[in-house]
Amino acid sequence: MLKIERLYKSHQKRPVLQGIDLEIKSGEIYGLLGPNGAGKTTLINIICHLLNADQGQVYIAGQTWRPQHRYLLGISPQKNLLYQSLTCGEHLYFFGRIYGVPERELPRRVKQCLTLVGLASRADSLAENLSGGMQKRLNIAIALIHQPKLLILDEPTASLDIESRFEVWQLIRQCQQQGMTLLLTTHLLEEAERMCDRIGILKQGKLAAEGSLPSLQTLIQAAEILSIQTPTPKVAIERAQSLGWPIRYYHQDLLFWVPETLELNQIIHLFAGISLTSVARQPVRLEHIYLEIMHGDSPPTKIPQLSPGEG
Ligand SMILES: Nc1ncnc2c1ncn2[C@@H]1O[C@H](COP(=O)(O)OP(=O)(O)OP(=O)(O)O)[C@@H](O)[C@H]1O
Repeated sequence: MLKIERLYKSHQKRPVLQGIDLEIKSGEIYGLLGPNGAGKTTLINIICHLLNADQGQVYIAGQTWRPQHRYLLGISPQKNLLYQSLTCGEHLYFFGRIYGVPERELPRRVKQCLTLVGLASRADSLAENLSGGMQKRLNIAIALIHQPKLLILDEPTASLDIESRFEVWQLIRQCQQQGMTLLLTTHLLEEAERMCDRIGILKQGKLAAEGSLPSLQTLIQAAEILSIQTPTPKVAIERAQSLGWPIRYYHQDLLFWVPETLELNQIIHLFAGISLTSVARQPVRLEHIYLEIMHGDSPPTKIPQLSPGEG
């Protein structure tokens, strides 16, 4: 559905995208992750032809950009673009006409889109009277009015409460079930884990890793992750080192990559003589993969120094 080849883009001589290759298959949900400023929105803007790339190619449905591709793409931008004094229905009529939806088709399409996003009963409500979650869903309905094949959602659930987030997630699934391909950006790793068939992680303008969650999990050579709280981290780290376990210390979280699944009593036995406040075993999650890609084995927080009386 979408193919990007060797894409480069600089903003004011500052490289933002540095050779992106990416392919999104028809019917899949692809999640793009990366820290603030990684270039996610820039990439979306290039796909939508709102920005020109310095180099590289974007193919939509196998073709380089053509004006009719506008009708294949639907975009819901990061910031909702709504007219506060228009109702939900008026928004959809307005954007439907901009996209050239035939006038006789419009009433049915508007109703269909409002129903899909759960706003059928709010057709006559002004945008300014909608909650944040409803405004986001209206924005997605606008992106759907011309029945796009590829729906692009830039941070669709940013700043939404958990209930609204679930509603948007359900809506994304419904769009996929209706045959759409979806590209979404997010900072919520849980969202990417739950929703995306494949995930790409942008780092310093490059796609540092890409794949399904199970394939990304193979980047971490661990059967599980052990998170430990202890008043004597240095000693616990020395013990893990003696066991040959890779160690990560992210902010206040001390993590060990455990190469095999152990019983809790085996773990406690291995840490015998060390005071442990808590021990938590976790499967390898996207959070661990993301942190590893961003920081590798030079973690953002230094491994603690030996405290007096420790060791
Ligand atoms: N029009 C512009 N002119 C100059 N610099 C820009 C412009 N648009 C974006 N940038 C810069 O390009 C970089 C990438 O921005 P972009 O918005 O694509 O990142 P992002 O990954 O979407 O970030 P966020 O997660 O915060 O939305 C940033 O450093 C940003 O300041």
